[in-house]
Amino acid sequence: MDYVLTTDALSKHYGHFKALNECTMHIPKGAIYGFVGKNGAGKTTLIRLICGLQKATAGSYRLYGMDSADKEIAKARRRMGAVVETPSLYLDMTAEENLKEQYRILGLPSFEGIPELLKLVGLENTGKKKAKNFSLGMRQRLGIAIALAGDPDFLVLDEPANGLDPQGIIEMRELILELNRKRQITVLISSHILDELSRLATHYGFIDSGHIVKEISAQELDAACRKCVRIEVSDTKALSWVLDSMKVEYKILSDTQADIFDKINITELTLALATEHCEVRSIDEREESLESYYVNLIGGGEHE
Ligand SMILES: Nc1ncnc2c1ncn2[C@@H]1O[C@H](COP(=O)(O)OP(=O)(O)OP(=O)(O)O)[C@@H](O)[C@H]1O
Repeated sequence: MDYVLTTDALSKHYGHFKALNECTMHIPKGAIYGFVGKNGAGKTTLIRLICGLQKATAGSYRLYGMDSADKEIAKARRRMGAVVETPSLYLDMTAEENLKEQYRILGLPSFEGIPELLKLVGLENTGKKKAKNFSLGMRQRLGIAIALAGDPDFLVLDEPANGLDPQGIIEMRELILELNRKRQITVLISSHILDELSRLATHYGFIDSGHIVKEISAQELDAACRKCVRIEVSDTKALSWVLDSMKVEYKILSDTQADIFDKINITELTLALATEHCEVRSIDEREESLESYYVNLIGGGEHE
């Protein structure tokens, strides 16, 4: 697989405290990578390291195949745009002026791309309004426009939906999907809003105490979170026999419990089991959400 970013045992220590502890992650090209973890798990620290805002204590990363120790790493970073924590905007300037300023900083030869960029993030009609009078959602979108100024193909967003109202969240989601699908931009999003993330992410990395606990694709996660019916019976051997004859997919969990993955007619199943002298004790519909997957993986405790 082609990766935009891989980290290898990347660590950041503050004295004895390990904010990032041998963090190893892999972001495939074209992915929307959901970076999930509790408050203080190390998400922003990792983002700051890869953006070159802080130096790692140990470990390394590769960005577009270039090693972090390479003198030319800044060149690879030009292919990356980021909004870390709150977007840094000039509050006394309009959206257009903010973008012009960024174009100047990047040394871009003309302002030609600015109207298209403003349209892309839905700020084309903000005219003379200054950024200080923007809503939080508008500020976030302007932050993204600024991050997109150098035409990067990797976008890093630290909690982009934080504090947004439902409409702002929808607009942010649509923008991220458009950037990913239409412009083939790989996106790394750190987020606490698991339900929102599950509408976007193609891959997930779960981080806890500075360490990646699990990386999984959305497809694998869907399979792990499959909807099923959990059935408790007096004898799963008889259940197996009946389900086989009904050509139904299932998994035996114990002598008395099984998960059934296909849609089944409960009455038909109960009657068939009765003829095998097998008693049905309970039937439960289950669907593991991203949230319960996360809680099982990382444990409960304090998280938003
Ligand atoms: N300059 C610093 N000195 C000491 N500790 C720090 C410093 N910066 C961050 N930390 C600690 O490192 C840990 C990881 O912080 P980080 O901001 O990366 O977490 P996070 O996963 O982004 O959390 P959140 O979702 O709350 O932003 C936290 O416990 C934080 O207090």
